[in-house]
Amino acid sequence: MRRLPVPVRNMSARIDPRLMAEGRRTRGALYASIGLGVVAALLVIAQAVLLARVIDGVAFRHQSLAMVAPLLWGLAGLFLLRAGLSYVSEVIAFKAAGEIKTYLRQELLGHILRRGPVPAAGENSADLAGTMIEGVEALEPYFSRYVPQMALVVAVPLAILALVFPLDWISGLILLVTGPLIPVFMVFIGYRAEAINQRQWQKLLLMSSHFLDMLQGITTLKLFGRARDEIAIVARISDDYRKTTMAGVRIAFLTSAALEFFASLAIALVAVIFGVRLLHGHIDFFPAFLVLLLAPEYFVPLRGLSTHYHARMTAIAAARRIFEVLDAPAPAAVEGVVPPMAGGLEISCENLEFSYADGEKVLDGLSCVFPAGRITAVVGPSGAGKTTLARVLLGFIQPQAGHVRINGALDLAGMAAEGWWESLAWVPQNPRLFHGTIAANVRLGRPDADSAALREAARAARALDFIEALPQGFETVIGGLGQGLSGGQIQRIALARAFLKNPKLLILDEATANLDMESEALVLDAIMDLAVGRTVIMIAHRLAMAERADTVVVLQAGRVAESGTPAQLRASGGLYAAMRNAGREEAEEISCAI
Ligand SMILES: Nc1ncnc2c1ncn2[C@@H]1O[C@H](COP(=O)(O)OP(=O)(O)OP(=O)(O)O)[C@@H](O)[C@H]1O
Repeated sequence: MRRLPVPVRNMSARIDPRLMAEGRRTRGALYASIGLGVVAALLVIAQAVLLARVIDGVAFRHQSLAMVAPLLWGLAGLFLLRAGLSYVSEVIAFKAAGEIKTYLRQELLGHILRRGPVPAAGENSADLAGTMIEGVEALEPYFSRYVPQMALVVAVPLAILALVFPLDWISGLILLVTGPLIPVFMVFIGYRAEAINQRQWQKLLLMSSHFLDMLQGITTLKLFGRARDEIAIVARISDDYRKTTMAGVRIAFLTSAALEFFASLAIALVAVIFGVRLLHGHIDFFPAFLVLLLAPEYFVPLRGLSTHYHARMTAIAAARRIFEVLDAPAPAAVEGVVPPMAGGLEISCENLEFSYADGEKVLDGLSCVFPAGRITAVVGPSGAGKTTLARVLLGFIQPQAGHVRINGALDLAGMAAEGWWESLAWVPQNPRLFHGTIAANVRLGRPDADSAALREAARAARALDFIEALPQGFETVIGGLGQGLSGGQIQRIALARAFLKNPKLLILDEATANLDMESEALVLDAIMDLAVGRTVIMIAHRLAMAERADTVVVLQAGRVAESGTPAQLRASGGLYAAMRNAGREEAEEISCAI
C-alpha cells in the first residue's frame, strides 16, 4: 500500500505569498472585487448612522414621519446600493478565481507535458489528475472568499473604531481589546488545522490513486479472488479519510463556536455598560444606540474569517502539491535547432550513461549506430536497458553522459524536442488510442490528411479490411484505450497512424509483444512495408522480429554485448544465439505440453 508523505508543518508562510503572486495575474479584477466589497461593507456604517438618526428623531426628538422620510429613503437607497455592490463584487471575484484556476491548470498541464512521459518518483496519474482537478478547484474559495474577507477584516473594524472612539471612548476600548482576540485565536488553532488539512489532502490523493489502481486491475483482482479484500481496503481508506475530514470539521466548528462566544461576550459587555450609563443619564441615546448597532457589525468580518480561514487551509494543502508539481525540474526548452529534413537519418549513440532516481546505471557506456534507411533490432535480456535506450532516443529522458548524434553531427541534446518528434513515429507495446472515431485516431499525427491518404495508410497497416467491416467504418467511435478493438487491431491502427505521418525515423518498442501469431504476422508485414526508405529501430522481445532486421544490436546490462546481421550473430554463438536457443526450447516445451 502507498505511504503518505510526511506533512510539512507551517507551509502557509511560504504558500500564501506564492498564491497571492498567482492571484496578481488577475490583479485588476481581484482588486476591483475587494474594493467593491469594502465599499459595500462600509455602507453598513452609513446605514447604522441613518437608522440611529431616525429612531433618535422619532423617539426622543418628536419628529414626524415626513421629517424623517428623507432619512428613510436614504436608508432604502443604501440598502439597494449595498446589495448591488456585494453582488457585483462576488461576480468579479468568482470570475477572477476562475481565471486563476484556468491559468494554473494550463501551467500544470504544460509543465507535465514539458517534463515528458516519465513520471517523477512517487508520482502517478491519479495523483496528477487529482491535483489538476480537485486541487486547483480547492483554490477557488481562497481567491473568491478568503482574500476579499481579509480586506474586510482590516477595513471595516478600523472604520468602525474611527467612528466609535469620538462618540464613546469606553466602547471603543472594549471593541479594540476584544477584536484582535479573534485573529490571535485563529493563528493559535491554525497550526493544528493546517496539519489536519495537509493530511486530509494527502489521503484524498491516496484514495484516488488506489481507486485508479483498482479499476485498472479489476480483471486481475477478480481472477485472483482478491476483489473482496480490495473492497475492504477501499472501505478502510475511505473510513480513514472520513475520520480526517471529521477532525477538520470538528476544528472548524470549535473555531466558530469560540469566535461566536468572544464576539457575543464583547457585544454583551458594550450593551450592559451602555444600559447602566443610559440609566444614570451619563450618555445620550443617539451615540449609545449607534454604538450598539455598530458593535455586531464590528465582529461580522472577524466572524466570517473563521469560515474562510478553513477555505484557506484547504487551499494551502492543495496548493502545496500544485507547487510541488510545478517546481519539479523540467528539461530546458531548446529552440532553433531542427533535425535535417532532407535525406535519411543516421543515429549514433556515443558512450550513453543513464540512471533513474535510484542511482543504478541502466545505460552504462552504451555505443552503437542505427544506419539510415535500415532496420536495426535491439534485443537483450529483461532489464538490459532496451526501453530506457528507446526513451533516450525519443528525447523523453536525457542521458547523464554521452551523446546521441544525428547524421554524425547534430547532438540530440541541443535539438528542439517538438522538431525532433515531428520527424519520427513511435509505436509502443500498448499504443494509446483515444475516445473518438478511428479516423481521428489515425489522423493524430496529420490532422489535415484527406480520406484517400487515410485509407492508404490503413491499407498499408493491414487495418483497412477490419475497419471497413465495421458498420460505421472509419467513423466508428471507439472508447478510451481502444475499447471495442482487439490488441492486434489496436496495434495496426497505431501503425496506420505511423504510415500517415510518414516519418524519417520509426521507433517500435515491443510492438508485437502482446499479439497472437496471426496478428503478429500481419503487424510484422505492415512494419516491413513501413520500414522501406526509413531508419527503423525496433526493440524486440520476440526474436522473430529481430530475424527480419538488417542489423541486430544485443544489449546486456546497459552495454552493447554484440552486434551484426542476424545470420552473423546466430553463427557467432554469443548471447543472441543463446537467446534463440532458449526461445526455441521454451517453444518446444510449450508445444509438448499442448
Ligand atoms: N521509470 C523508471 N524508474 C526507475 N527505474 C526504472 C524505470 N524504468 C526502468 N527502470 C529500471 O531500469 C532497468 C532497465 O529497464 P528497461 O525497461 O530499460 O529494460 P528492458 O531491457 O526494456 O526490459 P524488458 O525487456 O523487461 O522490458 C530495470 O532494472 C528497471 O527496473
